[in-house]
Amino acid sequence: MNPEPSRSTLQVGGLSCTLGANHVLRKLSLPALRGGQLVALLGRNGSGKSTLLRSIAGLVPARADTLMLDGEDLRPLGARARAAAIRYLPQSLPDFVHLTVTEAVLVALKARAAVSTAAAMQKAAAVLGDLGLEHLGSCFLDELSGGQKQLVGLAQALVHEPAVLLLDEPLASLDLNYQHHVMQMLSGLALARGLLIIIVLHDLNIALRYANAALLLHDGALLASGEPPAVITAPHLAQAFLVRARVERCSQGRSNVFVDDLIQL
Ligand SMILES: Nc1ncnc2c1ncn2[C@@H]1O[C@H](COP(=O)(O)OP(=O)(O)OP(=O)(O)O)[C@@H](O)[C@H]1O
Repeated sequence: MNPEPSRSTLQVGGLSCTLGANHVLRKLSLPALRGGQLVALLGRNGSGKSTLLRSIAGLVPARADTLMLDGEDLRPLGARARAAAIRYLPQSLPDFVHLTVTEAVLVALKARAAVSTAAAMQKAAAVLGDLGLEHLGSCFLDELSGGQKQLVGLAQALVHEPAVLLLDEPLASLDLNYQHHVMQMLSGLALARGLLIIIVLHDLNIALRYANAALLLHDGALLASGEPPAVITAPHLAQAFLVRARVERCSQGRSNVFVDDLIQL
């Protein structure tokens, strides 16, 4: 029998972040998040989702009463030190240089870890296999589609085997098949490796189907948290997204959101 993977705990309390003149996050506290969870981070445009992920990764100046991973205070650590355990995949990736897919994953791994070339090749091949990208290994990055590039970014984050993975809309440019493929893979990885994944999603039906926890942001504060069906409810959707919606079970027993109308203020 495989040993139980070790599970990290991330604690966030009283987190505030001001960018320019915008008070983006206001004393935000989250329930303790554990390894093994696939957490959907939800909220309308501008509600503070990316800023929350970037604050945890140490990429924006933020103040917090508590910001801890496994009892270690993250606040004194800069982004580089936090990156040993916490990987952040941004919404849009920087322009890639002229490398093949395999080289890009190897470069990402070797930039951070002292690892032999043989071991690095093995890790890169495994992660590309997990993502169904093995056929693209020798393609150059500048020959890939937007969605394929996004997947390479995900491979670069995964190859580090972090304790916490922060994903900012990784499904945004993926086709229907790849959206479900990636979510199945992430849900399997969270469970098998005890990885904590926080993923920004705009597709609430994907969140209902794959996430085992959800955080709903509204104006830089937490409006609701818990199991996705307890968070994705008609009253919460009305408040957070200004839509009149129903959440109904389909013939397969899965919950789906149907939007009937917009709420005019
Ligand atoms: N560098 C910045 N300077 C000033 N304000 C900023 C900066 N970056 C973000 N903001 C503001 O912070 C707020 C939250 O932005 P953020 O990107 O965190 O939202 P989001 O929920 O991720 O949105 P989306 O779903 O559109 O990606 C927005 O009002 C945005 O204009």
